Formats: sequence, C-alpha cells, structure tokens
Amino acid sequence: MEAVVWETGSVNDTIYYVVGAIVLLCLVAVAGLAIKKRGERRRPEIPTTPKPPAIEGPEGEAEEALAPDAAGAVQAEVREPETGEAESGEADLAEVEPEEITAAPIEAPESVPSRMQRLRARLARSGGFGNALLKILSRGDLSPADWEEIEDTLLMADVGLEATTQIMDNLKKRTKVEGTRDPERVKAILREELLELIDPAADRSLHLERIDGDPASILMVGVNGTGKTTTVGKLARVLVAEGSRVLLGAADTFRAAAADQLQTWGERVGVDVVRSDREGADPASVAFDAIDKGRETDVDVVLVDTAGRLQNKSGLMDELGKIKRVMSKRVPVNEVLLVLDATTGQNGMRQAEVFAEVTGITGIVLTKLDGTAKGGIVISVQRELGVPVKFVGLGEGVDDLAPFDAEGFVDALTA
Ligand SMILES: Nc1nc2c(ncn2[C@@H]2O[C@H](COP(=O)(O)OP(=O)(O)OP(=O)(O)O)[C@@H](O)[C@H]2O)c(=O)[nH]1
Repeated sequence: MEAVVWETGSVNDTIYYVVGAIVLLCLVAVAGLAIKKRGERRRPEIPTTPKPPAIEGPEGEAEEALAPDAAGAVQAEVREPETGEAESGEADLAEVEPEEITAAPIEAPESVPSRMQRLRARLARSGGFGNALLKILSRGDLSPADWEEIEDTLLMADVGLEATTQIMDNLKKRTKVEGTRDPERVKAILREELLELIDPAADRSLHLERIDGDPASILMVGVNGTGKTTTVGKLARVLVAEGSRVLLGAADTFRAAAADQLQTWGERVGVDVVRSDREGADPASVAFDAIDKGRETDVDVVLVDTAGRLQNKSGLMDELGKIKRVMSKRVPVNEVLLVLDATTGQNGMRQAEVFAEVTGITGIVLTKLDGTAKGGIVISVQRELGVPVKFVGLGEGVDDLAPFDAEGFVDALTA
C-alpha cells in the first residue's frame, strides 16, 4: 500500500516537475517576446531635415522651384529624446522614447529683386500707354490732330487735366527747339516730363523710428474695398521680413469679417492681432488696446486697419479723427497711409481729399494697378494731395506690394 502510495506520489511529483518546467519555459518565452517588442518600439527615428521655407508668389513659380510638395508651408517633424529617460540613466539612443514636434508653417516673402522684376513686367503689361503713344509718334510730322490724340491718351490714362496740359506744352516746346520728329526722341522727352512730374527725388520711405522705447505706428485709411486690409497684411509681411516685430490692430469693427480677414493675415505672417469680437465695437478703443498691447509686448510697429464705410461720411471722418487722436495720446502716429484703388481713377480723388483733410496722410498706397491702364493716376493723386505714392499694389497675392519706384514706373508706363 505504502509502495503504491509512494509510486503514486512519485508519478505525481514527475507530472508536477514537467508541468512546472513547461510553465517556466512559457514564462521565459513570453518575457523574451515582450523585451524584443519593447526594443523595437524604442528604436529612434532619424530626424527629418526641415525643408527650406517655401516662397509663395501668386504665380507659384518660386514656390514650385523651392518647395515642390509644400504649398507655402513647411512641416518639419523633429524627434527628440525624453529628458526623463535620459536622466534615469537610460540615455542610450536605442532606448529613447521619441516625441513629435510639428513646426508652425513658415512663409517667407519672395526676394525683393525677383518681386520687383515680376511687378514691373505686370505693370508694363497692364498699365502702359506707351504703345498707343508710339503709334501716334511714329506717324512722323505731328499734325494738330496727332497732338490732340497724345493729349487724349494722357487724359485717358488719368494723368489729370492740369498735368496733361503741362506735359503737352513742354513736349511741343522741346520738340520744336530740338527740331526733332524722331518718334523715339519724342517718346524720350515725354518720359522725362512724366518722370519730372512723378518726382524721383521724393522721400517714399516709411518713417518708423521708435521714440522712447515706444512702438512706431501706422494708421491705414481709405474707402471700403480699396484694399486696406489686404495691404495691412502685405505690409506686415514686408516689415516682418525686414526683421521688425509687428502687431496688427483690427479697428475695422464695421464688419466682423474684416477682423477675421486681418486675423488670417496675422496667422500667415506670424504676428498677433488685437481685435474685438463684437461687431460695431468702438474702433478707437480697439486701436487704443492695440497700441497698449504693442507697448507691453515691445513690438517695433503697430499697424492699425480701419473701416472705410459708415452710415454717413461725416460719421466715418469723425471716427477716423478719433482713432488717430486716441493713438497719438500713447505713441506717435508715424505714418497715415491712404489706400486708393487705381481703377476708380479720378472718382477716387475727391474721396481721397476728404480722407487727407481729416487724417493728415503721409503717404499713398495705390492698389489694383494690375487691373488698369490708367497708371497716370500716380501723377494726379500726388499733385492733388501733395504726398508721395509710397507703395503700389499689383495683385491679390501676398507679395504683390512693392515700394513705389518712379523710374521703373515711368519705364513700365511708356514701354
Ligand atoms: N487686383 C488686385 N486686387 C487687390 C489689390 N489689393 C487688394 N485687392 C483686392 O481687393 C479686394 C478688397 O480688399 P480689402 O483688403 O478687403 O479691402 P478693404 O479696403 O479692407 O475693404 P473694407 O474692409 O470693406 O473696408 C480683395 O478682394 C483684395 O484681394 C491689388 O493690388 N490688386
């Protein structure tokens, strides 16, 4: 009986040993698998080299050349080790737990020479009256009817009556004195006359010096739809590219969408926007807040966008006057830029005069020159308002704003 018991005990023990060994083997195998899996999961990824920022131009040529697969945005994935692990002695690269950081999209303006070249070409295509003039001039001996046709061409191009009369008188006088009928020479004289009127020596720079550590400020005014908000965005982009810290103030509270539009520009350019979420909020108080935030955050320039329409004109003018007064209590208003739509021609002039009277403008931004053959507006607007055109807008693209260059403009106009 005992032997049987012993034998039964011995068999049972053997079974226990075998089962125990199997369980042990399974445990070892499972542990092995787990360690292998962990090792695979922790293998570091090779950091992706960030692509250069894409340059966004309206025609996309530069964009294609520099960043064929990223329309204006750079998504750089950088993987870095977790500091906790490094500190706990597991700094071995193979054990680093990667952390994903996605860089914010970056936009950089098109280079200045490339922008200027493109803008000149566009201006020559759309704004010139050179061909029409050359056709008349190449007739040789100019009859009174031909002279009249030249005069009409200038008037049609919005050069303005006074300036056109001056140009015609000088042109007739000089060709007579020189005794020339050569169309190229007559055209060259006309070019000189136009340039003289546009005044190549005028100071067209923005004066954005900071005084006593306060930011400089720019107030943007003009009739609705002329391109104020777009110009604020484009200008901010130019200033940021030049290394300035910029803040935008959405004092166009007449339309909530205007503040949204400005905010979108702010995001594109990477600058903050001070706005009110309430449609019809007091624009002067938004401008005031923008200036205060600009001082607090130590920016270089605060750019304030305004509304171009109200229930009535005098209301709008009172409002603009108040915005300027409120801003200038805090910081100097360095520039008041009047945005004028070149396609409105002489009709825009009267409105421009009213704005100029109320806000004391320091410069003109002439937008939409790409959509008109009336480039002569530059001459009339400067003459009427007595301030220089500082920038021209030649399209809806982000880089379609160029500092005004008198020589280049006259060349394009008479090309
Ligand atoms: N072709 C062309 N379009 C332009 C130019 N500048 C602005 N625009 C367009 O003009 C339209 C009006 O521009 P906005 O910037 O909204 O004009 P705004 O003066 O701020 O208008 P409000 O907010 O109503 O006062 C938009 O479609 C712009 O894209 C330019 O230089 N050329």
